[in-house]
Amino acid sequence: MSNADELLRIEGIRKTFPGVVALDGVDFDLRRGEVHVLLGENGAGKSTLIKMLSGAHTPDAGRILVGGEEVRIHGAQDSERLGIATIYQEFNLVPDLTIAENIFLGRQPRRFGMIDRKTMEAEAEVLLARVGVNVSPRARVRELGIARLQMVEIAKALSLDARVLIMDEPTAVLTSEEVEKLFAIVRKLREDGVGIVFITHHLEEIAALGDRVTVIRDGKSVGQVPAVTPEDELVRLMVGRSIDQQYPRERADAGAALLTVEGLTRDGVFHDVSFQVHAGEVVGIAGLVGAGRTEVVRAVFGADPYDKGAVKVAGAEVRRGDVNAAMAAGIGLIPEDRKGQGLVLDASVEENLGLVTLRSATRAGLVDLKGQREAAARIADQLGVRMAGLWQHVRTLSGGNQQKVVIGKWLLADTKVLILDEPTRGIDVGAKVEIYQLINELTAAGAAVLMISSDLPEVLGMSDRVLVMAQGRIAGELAADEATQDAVMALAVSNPTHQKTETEATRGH
Ligand SMILES: Nc1ncnc2c1ncn2[C@@H]1O[C@H](COP(=O)(O)OP(=O)(O)OP(=O)(O)O)[C@@H](O)[C@H]1O
Repeated sequence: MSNADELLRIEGIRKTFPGVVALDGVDFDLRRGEVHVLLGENGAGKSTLIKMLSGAHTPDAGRILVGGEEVRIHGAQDSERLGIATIYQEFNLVPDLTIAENIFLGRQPRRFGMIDRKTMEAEAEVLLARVGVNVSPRARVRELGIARLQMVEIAKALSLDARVLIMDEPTAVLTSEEVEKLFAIVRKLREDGVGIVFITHHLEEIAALGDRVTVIRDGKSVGQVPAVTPEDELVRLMVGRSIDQQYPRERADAGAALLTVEGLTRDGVFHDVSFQVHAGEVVGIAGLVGAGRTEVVRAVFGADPYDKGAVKVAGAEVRRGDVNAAMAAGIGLIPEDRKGQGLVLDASVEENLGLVTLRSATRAGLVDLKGQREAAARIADQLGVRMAGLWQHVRTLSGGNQQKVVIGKWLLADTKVLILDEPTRGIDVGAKVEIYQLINELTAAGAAVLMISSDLPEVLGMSDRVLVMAQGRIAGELAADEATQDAVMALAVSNPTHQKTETEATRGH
């Protein structure tokens, strides 16, 4: 490599927040035409590091060099001027503006003092074609799905002629097909000489896309290795120990049916959904995005209404559309959208962990604060929540640690039927195993667990039985030993309106 290939260099960067050393001497460098993966546990400091480059934070110590020159990045404009574009998980787009307006926000081409829409839209169209998005530049951003929003962000970065593109967990919210599309575009950008910083918790993406990996642990860079490094070695670098078993499901004895869902129908959304989950059992629900999985479990939890059917816990019918009734019956839901539905961001870790238990405790007329604190401390420790203390506001936790708090909250609550919707999205590999172990403990204690996940290996690895949904219906059910990726996918793309014949046909193969 010649020096001319070096786009970016970071030396000994340090950053502290009250009570937390987020970065404690990180070194990193990025070359032209490479995908450099940043790998680390939840709270290791990945987001903080990239915020030094986007100008959202300034370092306390250390140096940043761009093209060999030391620079100071004090805000988004500095970053933009240096050719650095960052795509966060929460996109930075204005929903009510068009795609073209978003791409050229604040720097629209002008003609005779007026915004030149024609030129702007024509240029946007070229950029959209480069990222493979076939949609009008006049479409409003509000109308786009997540994958397309991401592509608009990339198009915007291209329009700024970014030489450094930073992507913070871009695949966390994408379907596998969308991931492939994203990879194709990232590879094309790499060929064009762009340097890409890529954060992911999906280890299999590293070899598929990456060139080099920098591993960060506790705010320090602990190693730089080629992307072809075996996964177990990456894990060892990242968590400081090896993980023998990625899916440590220990089957419990299945008891009586705890959750019974009968003919649940919400017109136009899901139809005639029936299944049971027994005490001690983990039932997975697989399916493509849009198959109606989240809608069904929200209805079971009382968060959404339904038109027909019944939900029963231990044989007793639960009032429909009533979350309090569902919770009183012992149903808990860890939602997919955890920030929106699962957390009070300006409350402490302890308060958030106590939210569910507090409710039952105060109903009895008494709050056991000491017990609550001890329980909170125990679960936070078990899940490895990285925080300055139980008093820390959840808003300032890393993304993955916020997830752990929501999950911990429900694990602390005394739920008979726990529903998890995408439980490990954004969670590092070490913490995933801890969550699986807690699921084992729950089922050993007689709880019933219903788990939605788009991560097929996770569904297959942790479920005793797998239900597959397609087009709002249950397309089929597979026992753990017959549930393979192929069998699940065949059902997921089937047309369950003709359920019997289709299911039998696909199973026969
Ligand atoms: N504004 C802030 N105030 C206090 N602490 C903060 C703030 N921002 C980040 N931190 C702390 O800095 C540490 C590093 O967080 P960071 O978000 O960089 O982790 P991460 O590696 O991106 O994790 P994840 O994989 O969970 O996204 C965490 O302990 C976090 O709580």
